[in-house]
Amino acid sequence: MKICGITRLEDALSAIEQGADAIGLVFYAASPRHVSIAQAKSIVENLPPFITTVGLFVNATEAEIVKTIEAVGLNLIQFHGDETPEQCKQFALPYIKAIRVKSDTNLVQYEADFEDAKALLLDTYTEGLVGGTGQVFDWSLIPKTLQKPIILAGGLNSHNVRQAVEQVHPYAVDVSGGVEASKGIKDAAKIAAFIRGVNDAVI
Ligand SMILES: O=C(O)c1ccccc1N[C@@H]1O[C@H](COP(=O)(O)O)[C@@H](O)[C@H]1O
Repeated sequence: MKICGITRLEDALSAIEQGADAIGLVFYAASPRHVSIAQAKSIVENLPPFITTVGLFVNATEAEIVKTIEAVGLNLIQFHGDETPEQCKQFALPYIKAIRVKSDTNLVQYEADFEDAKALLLDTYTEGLVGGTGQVFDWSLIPKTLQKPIILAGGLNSHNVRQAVEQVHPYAVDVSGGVEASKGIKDAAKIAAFIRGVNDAVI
């Protein structure tokens, strides 16, 4: 499970203590959860071992991504914009590709196009917005035949995550807004309830 939009070391440590496998750092200037390279570096340097650090980018330049991954010590890139497969695979790190799902999204085609991706992260399509909207999409739009690991995202919280896991059987879940006290600030009690929801799922 990944807790995304971390801006403070204390939130990262609290999420990890409660069982998070990965933390997400948002390098997208328009996001209220945006972190600077220096902020991200100081969080990553103080994490315990065996935690995956994921850098989230939205249509960033190659130079921006290279500079960030070299400076921060990330493990994985999350592309959350309109990046092409060629753009995604040109970096030294493995990547996951976010797909914003709506009724006519062809996930089978995306899976073929992004064959190098370690996983597809499925988020909700919302007109004019790129992600992190807190909106849920219709999980029945996910074909059961997908072969790649699926990371389910989009409006998850402690109230719906159990049903999400039981219905979709994702490889992992990702949450940002659903475990916040305010934009960019996590709520330890909400993280705990979210993780209980995941662990309670019967699959
Ligand atoms: O978190 C953001 O601000 C953000 C900005 C731009 C693109 C993606 C963003 N977050 C990612 O969106 C999904 C769903 O988030 P939520 O749980 O609905 O708030 C998740 O992968 C976040 O990492």
